[in-house]
Amino acid sequence: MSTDTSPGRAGGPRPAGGALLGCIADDFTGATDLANNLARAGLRVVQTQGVPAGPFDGEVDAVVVALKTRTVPAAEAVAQSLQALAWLRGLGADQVYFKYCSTFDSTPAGNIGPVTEALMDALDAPFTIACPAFPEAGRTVFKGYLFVGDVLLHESGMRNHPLTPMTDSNLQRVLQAQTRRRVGLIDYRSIAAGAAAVGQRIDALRAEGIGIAIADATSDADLATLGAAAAALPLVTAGSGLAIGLAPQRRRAPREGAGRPPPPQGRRAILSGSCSTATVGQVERFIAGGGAAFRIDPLAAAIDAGLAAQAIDWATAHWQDGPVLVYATARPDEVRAAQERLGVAGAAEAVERTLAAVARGLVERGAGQLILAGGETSSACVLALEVDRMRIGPQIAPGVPWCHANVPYAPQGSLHLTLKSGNFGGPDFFGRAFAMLDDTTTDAARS
Ligand SMILES: Nc1ncnc2c1ncn2[C@@H]1O[C@H](COP(=O)(O)OP(=O)(O)O)[C@@H](O)[C@H]1O
Ligand SMILES: O=C(O)[C@@H](O)C(=O)COP(=O)(O)O
Repeated sequence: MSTDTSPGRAGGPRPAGGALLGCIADDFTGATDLANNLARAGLRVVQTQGVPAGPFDGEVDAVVVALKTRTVPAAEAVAQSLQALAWLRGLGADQVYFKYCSTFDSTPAGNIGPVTEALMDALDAPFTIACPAFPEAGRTVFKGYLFVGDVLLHESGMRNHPLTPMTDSNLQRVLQAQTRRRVGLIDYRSIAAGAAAVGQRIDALRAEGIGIAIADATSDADLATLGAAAAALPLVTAGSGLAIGLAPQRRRAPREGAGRPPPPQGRRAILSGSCSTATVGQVERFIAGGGAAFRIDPLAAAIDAGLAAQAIDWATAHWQDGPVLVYATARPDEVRAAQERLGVAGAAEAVERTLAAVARGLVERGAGQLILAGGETSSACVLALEVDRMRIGPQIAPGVPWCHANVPYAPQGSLHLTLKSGNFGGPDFFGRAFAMLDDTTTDAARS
């Protein structure tokens, strides 16, 4: 799969075939997740970290702007999203895709509701859909209830999320608490009856004064129906799954084959601040397998400005033997203990600041292959790395691609990195991810 991120002439990316899908993602892992699904569905995608300062160019069908707005105050999330929207419209976006988490990560204060509302106002869009379903990754919506794997959202590990604990699986209720617009439902019966029936349902909901409708989807076929019905909406809001159904509606050029990432260079490191169930398992597996690991204690991170330097020295002393892991990942009781001492935001800030400094230090010292685990964590690290654009490479697991970025200050000038969402990837994700890069080298040597 390929995405074009080539910097170049003034004037911005040129929409292929005259239509541009403008995407705004509320965190960085979510952005690569969306870019990955759009690219797999055959669209040419550019991903930028925030609104770029300078011009760039490329034949593209979609631009994904990655923001770190999931847990900031709602007013700030709205302001940043509107700035991204203005930039995307300036590029010629004819449809906007607001990407949030497939587990609908938010609180009664936002930010899914306030950002959706602000985008609707700015686009003069009377109606939009909300659908976090991503069946390939186990996220399905039925009768407006979100399932994670075989359990309801509030029974999944998300109930213990450090920043956005999800304790209600009824998305109509969750979203209604965050917005003044009335929230309705497009349920599985309309979806099963096809795109025309969904269109009729949308008309009926609008006539009732509904502004936003949660949409059921339990399969990629449902997403295809929804994508067809939503093709003419100026705004859609969703997890990355809807891209699977929407992209075929927008594809103008023939599908491109998967691009091979350049051969990997530099040392291997994993930085993990995710405390989600899947990441906890991945970290435990890595350590149990004898992997070298350095734990960041949030309490130490909050008071010891030298902790990042200590972790960097430790990592560079160990990485000749294999990938090194620097992690704050912890089980819910440990997270709660840290939060009781530092506050929720205080613990998060201490960990994110430290891991971001470690990321920067390791790349400056020769890390060329980096796994970042956790949405907030990845966002903080990528900002510290000053990576402004990424090419999306092959998929490691659903929702998680390898990416490649130019990094002028890195000894090898560029970096392979993957931004792993907390609950994505199998237990051996770390080993599998690096093995894929080894395969790239082997393939390149063969050809
Ligand atoms: N041991 C810990 N105690 C408290 N908070 C932590 C701990 N480790 C990580 N965190 C914070 O928890 C949050 C995890 O969020 P994130 O990185 O988005 O992971 P995920 O993708 O799993 O949601 C981050 O803000 C991180 O700094
Ligand atoms: O939609 C998803 O699940 C992901 O793209 C995502 O946004 C996950 O967020 P984190 O779990 O915070 O990494």
